[in-house]
Amino acid sequence: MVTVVDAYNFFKDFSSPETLVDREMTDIEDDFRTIVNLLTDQVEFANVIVLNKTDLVSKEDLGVLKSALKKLNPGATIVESSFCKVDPKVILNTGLFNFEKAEQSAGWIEELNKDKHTPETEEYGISAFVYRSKKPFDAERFWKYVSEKFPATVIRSKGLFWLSSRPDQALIWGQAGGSLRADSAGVWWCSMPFEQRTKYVSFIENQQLIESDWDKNFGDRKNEIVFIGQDMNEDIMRSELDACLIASKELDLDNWREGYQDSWPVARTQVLNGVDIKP
Ligand SMILES: Nc1nc2c(ncn2[C@@H]2O[C@H](COP(=O)(O)OP(=O)(O)OP(=O)(O)O)[C@@H](O)[C@H]2O)c(=O)[nH]1
Repeated sequence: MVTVVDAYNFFKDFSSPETLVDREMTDIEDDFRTIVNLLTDQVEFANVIVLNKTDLVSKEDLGVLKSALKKLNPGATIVESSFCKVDPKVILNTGLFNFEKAEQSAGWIEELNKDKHTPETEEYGISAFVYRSKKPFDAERFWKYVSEKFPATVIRSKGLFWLSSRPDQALIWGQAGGSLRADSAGVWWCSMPFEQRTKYVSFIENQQLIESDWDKNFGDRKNEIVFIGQDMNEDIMRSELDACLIASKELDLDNWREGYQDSWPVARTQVLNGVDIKP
């Protein structure tokens, strides 16, 4: 799959709050995707990225953009062009497309799968790190962080998280530019009895992997979010995220599994007789 990136407008579009509806780019009813969602999907899924209008940007801006694209999709071939003059061999009959591979090609997935975070040479300050913890985020503190203090240096962040207010629910964090979203990813395996888990093919197929990361208190619940950005201050971000976690003394040891009300605008998911239900 070939994606053409407009080098001149990329960062402007990336920070734009506009939706596809605003730009009359969709006929789908209730399509509330933002331009930045579409841009990110197309960049992360591509095998070949044609970086066009390079004549309109400085060498420095082009360098930043290329480094950012490489972090968003490390496996893609990036071809620079002006007026889309590219060698047809680079984009036609390349035989590169493979759906399973494309699904896994996003830089954030690659970052998650790395054994250890080995410091790399940062080009133009573009870097990535994974924030991991077993303890949940305190619902109010993490809400305040993402809605009021989320660093503008982060270009893309994505991963799983959980909130002290919703112990059964796995949540997905997804941010690209100015578009921040949290969605339900269903329930954690540990929120149902073992017999119930074994009725799911996805559990049986991945049982070893799931159990290898099992915590004695929290089971498979975890926060695991990849951050990709420019000039991010990793140490400060890590300590700000740590400060959003529930403190051990705040965890009511008898009652933490019950949860409580919070202001996150995501429908709750609970487990009922082995079926995920959305009340
Ligand atoms: N300088 C320069 N101008 C270009 C280049 N490619 C396209 N343009 C011009 O940019 C203008 C808009 O063209 P595009 O951005 O390709 O058009 P588009 O993507 O169909 O239009 P939008 O959906 O509005 O972005 C036209 O006047 C093109 O001639 C390029 O590489 N360099």
